[in-house]
Amino acid sequence: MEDVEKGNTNMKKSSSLQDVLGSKNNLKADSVFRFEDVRYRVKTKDGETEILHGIDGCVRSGEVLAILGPSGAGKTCLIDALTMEMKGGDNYGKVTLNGQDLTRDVFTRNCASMTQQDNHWAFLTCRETLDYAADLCVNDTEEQKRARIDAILSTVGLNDCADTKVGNQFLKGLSGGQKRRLSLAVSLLTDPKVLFLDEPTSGLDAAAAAAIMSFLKELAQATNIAIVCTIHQPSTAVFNGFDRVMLLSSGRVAYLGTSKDVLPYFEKIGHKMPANTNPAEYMLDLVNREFTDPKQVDDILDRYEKSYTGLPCGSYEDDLKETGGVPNNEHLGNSTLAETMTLFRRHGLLVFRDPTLYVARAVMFLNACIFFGIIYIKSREREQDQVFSRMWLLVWHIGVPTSLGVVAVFSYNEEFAAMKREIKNGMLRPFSYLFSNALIQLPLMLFLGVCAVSVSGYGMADWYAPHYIQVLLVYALMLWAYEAAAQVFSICFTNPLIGMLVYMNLWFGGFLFNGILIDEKDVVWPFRAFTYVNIMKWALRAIVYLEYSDATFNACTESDLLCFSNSAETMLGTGMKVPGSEVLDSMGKTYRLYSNEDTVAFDAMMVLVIGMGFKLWYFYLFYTKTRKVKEILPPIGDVAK
Ligand SMILES: Nc1ncnc2c1ncn2[C@@H]1O[C@H](COP(=O)(O)OP(=O)(O)OP(=O)(O)O)[C@@H](O)[C@H]1O
Repeated sequence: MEDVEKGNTNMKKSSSLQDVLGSKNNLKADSVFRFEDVRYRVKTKDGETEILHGIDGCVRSGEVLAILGPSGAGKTCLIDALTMEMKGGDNYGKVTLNGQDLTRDVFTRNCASMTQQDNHWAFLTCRETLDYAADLCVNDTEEQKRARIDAILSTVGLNDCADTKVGNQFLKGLSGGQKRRLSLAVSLLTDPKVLFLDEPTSGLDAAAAAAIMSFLKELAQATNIAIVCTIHQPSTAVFNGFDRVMLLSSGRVAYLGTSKDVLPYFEKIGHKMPANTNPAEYMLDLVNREFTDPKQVDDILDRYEKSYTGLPCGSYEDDLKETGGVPNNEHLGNSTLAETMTLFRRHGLLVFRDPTLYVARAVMFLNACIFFGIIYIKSREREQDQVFSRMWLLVWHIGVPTSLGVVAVFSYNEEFAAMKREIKNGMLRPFSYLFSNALIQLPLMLFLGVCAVSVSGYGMADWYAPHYIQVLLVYALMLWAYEAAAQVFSICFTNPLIGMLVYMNLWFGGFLFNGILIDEKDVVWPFRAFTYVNIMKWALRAIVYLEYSDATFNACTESDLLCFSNSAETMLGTGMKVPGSEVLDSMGKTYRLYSNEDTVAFDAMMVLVIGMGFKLWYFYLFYTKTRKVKEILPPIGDVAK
């Protein structure tokens, strides 16, 4: 409720925004967004089903087109089609901005969409969110950018919580309504000509919803933006404020026109609204198949279709003549380097603030490895009996932290949703994110490596200290390769749980076929492929070699169950220390993986090659998925119905 009150009092008239945008926006040509014969078809087991049956509509700069309809009417399908959102079926129709066909580039440079889901960075404040967004995509001077942000913050009524963190289910922050307004603020930064909002009032109470909707109307007029939004049950005052209203039912139009003409139209076709009724509710009830006679609904839809004589706003050829096509968006666009550096700063800050991706993992690495350090504490003695225990401690140090990479699958999946929206709304290029992410990962993998091996390995288990740096580098490389795999699986599947399961399978395959649990020559094809494409195996062999090769072990004694000596000088009774090279050769008799041959460079190369494979796969998926939009196919009319 507090938020609602703030929303009502703080959502100022948009004049401050107009003042800031004025110099450029006054020059902005009027825009006309038009859609004709929009159809949406999905494949079903019985063939093909048409969900939208040829919808027409248009909206001009400064206007709000509100799409209403009972549940299941097709509002979301329509807005998804107009915003080229990826989803199952195919969209057909003619959709134009200023007479030019809507393509991905036209959309990205001139439109912004706000979905029902707010994808924000939970650990940034409102102002930081806007600062970074402006640094990413606005090419004005610093002073102009700050003035623009201040204007937008006060316009959307977020001044009072400018320094509040956005928050999420774990961190208390902005309320639902404030998050919606922040989404709106970010969309406004790119100075769109058309703004799409799917249920901007969802999850808000009546007063907050009314405040948002009347704000949108003022915003459209003050900034000359065309707004298309879907809405559930607006109040009478909000409804009367809409410039154009589209009423949908069963994927067809029941009414399209001004809000003041709605009641006379329905009265003319025999549906007079009773006194003291909310017109929006009345209309929705009239066309709601679930609670009204379906024959009446069909009759209303048929009557509209019969009386329809074309859109009340000319044709797309007129739009082109009138507006001169789609102008360049002067505010938008920075170099890839500038975007990369901004993202590096933003995600660098998030690494420290948001514990989920790295900090929590660092703590888990430390704790898990210390646990194994305690369990295998006797392996710190360089006795013959402890040779295999030392190796098993290394195995756990490699196996357990890499399994925790599963957390990254979940985090990257969430991050991907936010990045996808920013890229689609024209805020940055996909490669800027990929470069900045690659840059951030390098020091972080080293840091995670330090957390994993330092205390438990070199502190508690007395690993061979002169090779600390080499071990750390191989270890960080291994973590990097697993991280790349986690990134692939985070965006391969929409549902992060599937990605997590696939990651765990990869990890389990790595553990099972790393040469310790089963001899690789005993593994049948095609599973034997996993003994080659196995990050863990190559990393383990390199790290074991670095740990053992230059160290020495105590001489064999009568009480030792095993003796890792293979020369007469160090055999039982000589009392000579056993060099690591001999121990490695002896270990090779049990595990084919080990030998006294130095293969560290080769092993590291193998990890690098596998990691690069995952990384390139991830780059490809990220690039194609963030650039992919649902193309609108040419109109098909009623022929294929
Ligand atoms: N891929 C699909 N396959 C089959 N039916 C679909 C598919 N996508 C949407 N529909 C159906 O299309 C109709 C319109 O769905 P849509 O989500 O657009 O409704 P809506 O008006 O936004 O409803 P609500 O207000 O409840 O969100 C629904 O009956 C829905 O079940």
